[in-house]
Amino acid sequence: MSMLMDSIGEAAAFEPMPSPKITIKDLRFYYKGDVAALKGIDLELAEKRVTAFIGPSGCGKSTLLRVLNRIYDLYPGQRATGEVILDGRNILEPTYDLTELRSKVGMVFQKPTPFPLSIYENIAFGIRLYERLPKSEMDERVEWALRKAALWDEVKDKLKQSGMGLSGGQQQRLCIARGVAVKPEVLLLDEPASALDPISTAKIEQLIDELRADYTIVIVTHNMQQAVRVADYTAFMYLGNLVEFGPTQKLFQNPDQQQTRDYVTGRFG
Ligand SMILES: Nc1ncnc2c1ncn2[C@@H]1O[C@H](COP(=O)(O)OP(=O)(O)OP(=O)(O)O)[C@@H](O)[C@H]1O
Repeated sequence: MSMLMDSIGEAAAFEPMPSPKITIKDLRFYYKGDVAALKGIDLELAEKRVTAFIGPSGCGKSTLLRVLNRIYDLYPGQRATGEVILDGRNILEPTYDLTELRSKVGMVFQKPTPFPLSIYENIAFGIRLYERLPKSEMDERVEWALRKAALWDEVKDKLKQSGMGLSGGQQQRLCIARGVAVKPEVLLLDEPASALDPISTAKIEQLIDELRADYTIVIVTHNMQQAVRVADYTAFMYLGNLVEFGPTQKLFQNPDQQQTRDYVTGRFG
């Protein structure tokens, strides 16, 4: 474990926490009624760093991620209280423009979800929701996004073919390309590699490593080794609470809480 951490965790362990891109204050979330799935979360997500959410099944990792782009708004009855401040503004305010939010905060889901469209259109479709680009600029943007997602070389000769015809790993990179194509500032990844083979997983992790220079990335993962490999900071959650947050290396090697220690050493969960 320690060798794995040399490259990633080390920098974060010694740097002062960079300024937060997102500040979460006393966040509570309810799927229905008064049962809270998140019970008062306070957390800062550092700008242009990777933060991982870890914890046993049902602890609220995906719920917390889904609040960050208000995707829960699509489901009547679900509600959040508290504050999620992105660049100085609380995104939970009903007046916050959702189109603007979704252009700033992109999301990639656990299962690859390409549209039943060509590879090119999978990317262009999302861009058109926010921008009108002339054809030549659209072509450039599509290529740029596919290159960012390390997929260009594999698909450049078949852009008109269906995105559904790609392998699972390629589909997931296509979804990441779709996510970055609109140039968001924050990228939310919900277990992006859990449905993938080890080689595709390694490609996704390498991609995250490259994207960290330009984006604030938040990743939910079940895989603790993955958190160690990709995340500068890690948040450990349990039963809707944030138990501990810190530089990944510290959280895994020298956590403050016994509960964290038990989890990261595999004693429960
Ligand atoms: N659609 C829903 N309706 C009602 N309760 C839900 C819904 N989705 C999740 N929950 C509940 O909210 C809590 C947190 O779930 P969440 O999916 O965020 O956990 P998680 O940590 O992401 O779990 P996993 O690792 O299994 O994906 C759980 O108690 C879960 O049962």
